[in-house]
Amino acid sequence: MKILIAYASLEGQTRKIVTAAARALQDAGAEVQMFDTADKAAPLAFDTVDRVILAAPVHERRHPLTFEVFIGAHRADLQARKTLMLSVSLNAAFAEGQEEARDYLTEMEMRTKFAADRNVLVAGAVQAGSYEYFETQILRHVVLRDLDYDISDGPKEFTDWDALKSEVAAFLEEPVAG
Ligand SMILES: Cc1cc2nc3c(=O)[nH]c(=O)nc-3n(C[C@H](O)[C@H](O)[C@H](O)COP(=O)(O)O)c2cc1C
Repeated sequence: MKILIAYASLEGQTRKIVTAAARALQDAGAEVQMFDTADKAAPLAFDTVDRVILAAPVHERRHPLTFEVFIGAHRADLQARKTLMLSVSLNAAFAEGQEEARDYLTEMEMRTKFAADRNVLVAGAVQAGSYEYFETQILRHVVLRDLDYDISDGPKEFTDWDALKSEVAAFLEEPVAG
């Protein structure tokens, strides 16, 4: 089975997540093609693709524009295949952030007029120390405001790698029909 992983990543955590997903798929015998939606020059053919994993982070309540444009441009190709969406955010790391993390996805579905067959809210990472002043302020006062983590605690990876691999395996094992 050939799986296309189309992703965006602004700071590297989603790239790390799709790299782990690709390894898990390859270990299970699948063929994987990676496509960075920011790389508009790269060739992309859907003909031989059986299933698609979409993955993108949330920055200021939205998934990257290049990613939404990719979905809009390939909506018919995506609808014709089984799809899994990995939405990466910090809210996904906290019980009290689940509703907001789900809202980011719903808003993207409304804008792109596309909803994946399966959706997983994946916890991202805080790269404290590498942010500009503006980014630090957004994280501290907007994103992490009501969440149980302070950016001055330093960098932290919230991603649950075992849970991610289980989700990817479940997607691969879904029956072809239905
Ligand atoms: C400037 C900025 C804005 C962010 N906005 C949000 C947000 O609105 N909601 C959220 O849950 N996470 C937010 N995050 C957290 C990112 O989703 C998280 O750091 C993720 O791991 C980034 O993935 P990437 O490294 O692939 O870009 C934000 C991060 C930054 C730096």
